[in-house]
Amino acid sequence: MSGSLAMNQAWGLKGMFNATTGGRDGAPPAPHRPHQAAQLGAARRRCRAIAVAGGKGGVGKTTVAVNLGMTLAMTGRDVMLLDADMGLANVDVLLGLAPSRHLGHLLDGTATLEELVLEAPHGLKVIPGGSGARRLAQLGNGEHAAVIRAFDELPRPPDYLLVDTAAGLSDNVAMFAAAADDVVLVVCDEPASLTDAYALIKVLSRDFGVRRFRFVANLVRNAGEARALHQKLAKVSDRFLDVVLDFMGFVPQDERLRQAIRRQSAVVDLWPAARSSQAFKQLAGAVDTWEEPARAGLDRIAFFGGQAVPAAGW
Ligand SMILES: Nc1ncnc2c1ncn2[C@@H]1O[C@H](COP(=O)(O)OP(=O)(O)OP(=O)(O)O)[C@@H](O)[C@H]1O
Repeated sequence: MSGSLAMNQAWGLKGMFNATTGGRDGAPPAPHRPHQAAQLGAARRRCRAIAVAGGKGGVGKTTVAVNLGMTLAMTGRDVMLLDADMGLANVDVLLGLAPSRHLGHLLDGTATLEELVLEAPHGLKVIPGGSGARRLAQLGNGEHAAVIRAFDELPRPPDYLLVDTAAGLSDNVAMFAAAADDVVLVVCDEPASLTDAYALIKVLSRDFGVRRFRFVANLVRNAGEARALHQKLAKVSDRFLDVVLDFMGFVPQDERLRQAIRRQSAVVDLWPAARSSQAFKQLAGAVDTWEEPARAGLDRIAFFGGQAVPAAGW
């Protein structure tokens, strides 16, 4: 398998905000169509879990998770967003929600998953992390997979479960990434962001068996920066020969998005025509065409479960 970055041909100026689909293997993937499967009566036994990670803090992981999730919800998908950022769990604050219970109650067994769910606009369902997200630090091997499995076991599993993970590379991020079907890496055009993304890919692929990563380039100021950033990502990609790296698309730096955050809302809800909202629409379109996942993660987590993330060497 080559190490090049799977990309839209027209990724340049014209395609600056074009999301891309498919891996680098060439063959077009069979699209993932949750609702079609439901309509056909096919048994949907589980959700598609997408871990959103980023390495460096402040690159817009939570912003991407919230807006991508809400955009998918706006297109009729059943979406849950788990706030698993044990550093700074603030999805509820971002969306102006007021949780009385949070993830910690689930982990302690004092609340069921259903009891934690908060409704955000457009039917997006949020499982708040709150102070309970810190409890994630106590989870052991395999327990992250069990958290994801709890969503599979809901009477009606969502089409998509987005897991907003913490900044940095902790066992927690690694375990959620390994247990999920997909790993979305949010990056921006800063050396530390690219170095951290490189480190994440290295450790997650080497020690946790993650074989595919999907980049979202956030905070892009102009087409020139987009082009440069893509070239840098392609260079990162060249260094991983046995890992599939897809490029999902760009999200522009957008004042509207900042204003929405100040109003405790998602930009895609307040200003669907904003530049960033359009970008999230394209990203959501890409997600909906991903091929069916193998959920290797649940087995993989058992297989790689004995390993901790090495503190040195990345
Ligand atoms: N596309 C964008 N346009 C403008 N501002 C943005 C954009 N994306 C993110 N931001 C700004 O960056 C800030 C940090 O974003 P966010 O909280 O999503 O980052 P994060 O990676 O989740 O951070 P953490 O490291 O705390 O988990 C936001 O509050 C917002 O002001």
